[in-house]
Amino acid sequence: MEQQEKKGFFRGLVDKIAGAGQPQTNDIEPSPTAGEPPATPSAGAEERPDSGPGFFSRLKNGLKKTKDGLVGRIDALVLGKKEIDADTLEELEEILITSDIGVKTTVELIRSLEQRLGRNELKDGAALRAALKADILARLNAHHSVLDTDTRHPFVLLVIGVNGVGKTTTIGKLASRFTGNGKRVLLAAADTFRAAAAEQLEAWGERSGVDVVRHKEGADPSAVVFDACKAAVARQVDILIVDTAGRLHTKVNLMEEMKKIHRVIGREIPGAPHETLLVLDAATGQNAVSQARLFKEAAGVTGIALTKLDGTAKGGIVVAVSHEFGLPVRYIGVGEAIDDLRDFNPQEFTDALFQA
Ligand SMILES: Nc1nc2c(ncn2[C@@H]2O[C@H](COP(=O)(O)OP(=O)(O)OP(=O)(O)O)[C@@H](O)[C@H]2O)c(=O)[nH]1
Repeated sequence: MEQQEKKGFFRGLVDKIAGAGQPQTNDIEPSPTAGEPPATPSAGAEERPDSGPGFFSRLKNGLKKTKDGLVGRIDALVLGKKEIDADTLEELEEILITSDIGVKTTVELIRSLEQRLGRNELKDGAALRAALKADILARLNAHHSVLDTDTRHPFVLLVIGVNGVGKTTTIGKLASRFTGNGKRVLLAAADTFRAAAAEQLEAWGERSGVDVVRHKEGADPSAVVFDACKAAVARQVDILIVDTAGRLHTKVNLMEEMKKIHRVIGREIPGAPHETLLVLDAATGQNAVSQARLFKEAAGVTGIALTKLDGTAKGGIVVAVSHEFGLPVRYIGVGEAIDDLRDFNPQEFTDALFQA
């Protein structure tokens, strides 16, 4: 009876929201892991090779919690099942929704499976599992594109997001990867709001031999950006990465500042920023979805980096942010080490989740 009520609740929720998109909230709470991040990169952040046979298994390890929470529960439901019926799909629906895949995407996935069931394509649990994986992969592929920084010189990468999501760490990891590929990189410390932000960025810059343009704490971020754009052109760097504040006195201030930074960059380097990368902490689940909505509308986001996938069972959020907002997930963070930022690859991601 209890189970029946629960199922009814999810069915009701889905019916209510189907076609209406996600519930609208505007909160942009900082990441729960926010706080004063270390002034220097994490002590455990040892450099490791960026590829090799262990690479896929490291991704799998990084996604272990999501795999256990999402695919582990799906397997417990479907594997060994000789017959799939509407009740199975209803239980699957509940698993998907509680795994942060998002209501809109869950509704689509279940409808697709219902159609397959109607066509007699879902003969057993294994067939259902394979169909679900293919449907998730198709949705991830629909919005996927790799960030190509070779198209412009300098390529300006503006990095935004609320405090504590991992912006500075992501920039440090990107600087290391770009310099490793022979690119000349410059960093701009436009987070002048938080005391240690520029020092933290400098610490990351030092690790890759990359300069940082910075002003004093409390300076106008747009002035930093102006100087950084001038320097990037004068020094003929390949990529300028701009770090921004994740917290200001009000949300409105934050959005206005993002717009101003955008304008200054565009005035100095026509067509720039070439990418506005929104960093989201996967562990914040639906709050990350709210942030994506808000920043997409206010700051012209063109791509997403999803961090801290290693520490959460909420990895389904990758599907939600990409599919619900039509934004490409460019990078995923699966640990604190310098090489724990990976190009997002839908095939690799779904393989890592679904492979036994
Ligand atoms: N486990 C894990 N930790 C991460 C990842 N990315 C970042 N972190 C950690 O998240 C914490 C916050 O990272 P920061 O880079 O300082 O976050 P920020 O968004 O720049 O924060 P503010 O400067 O306050 O705006 C640090 O302890 C990082 O080591 C990741 O992919 N996995």
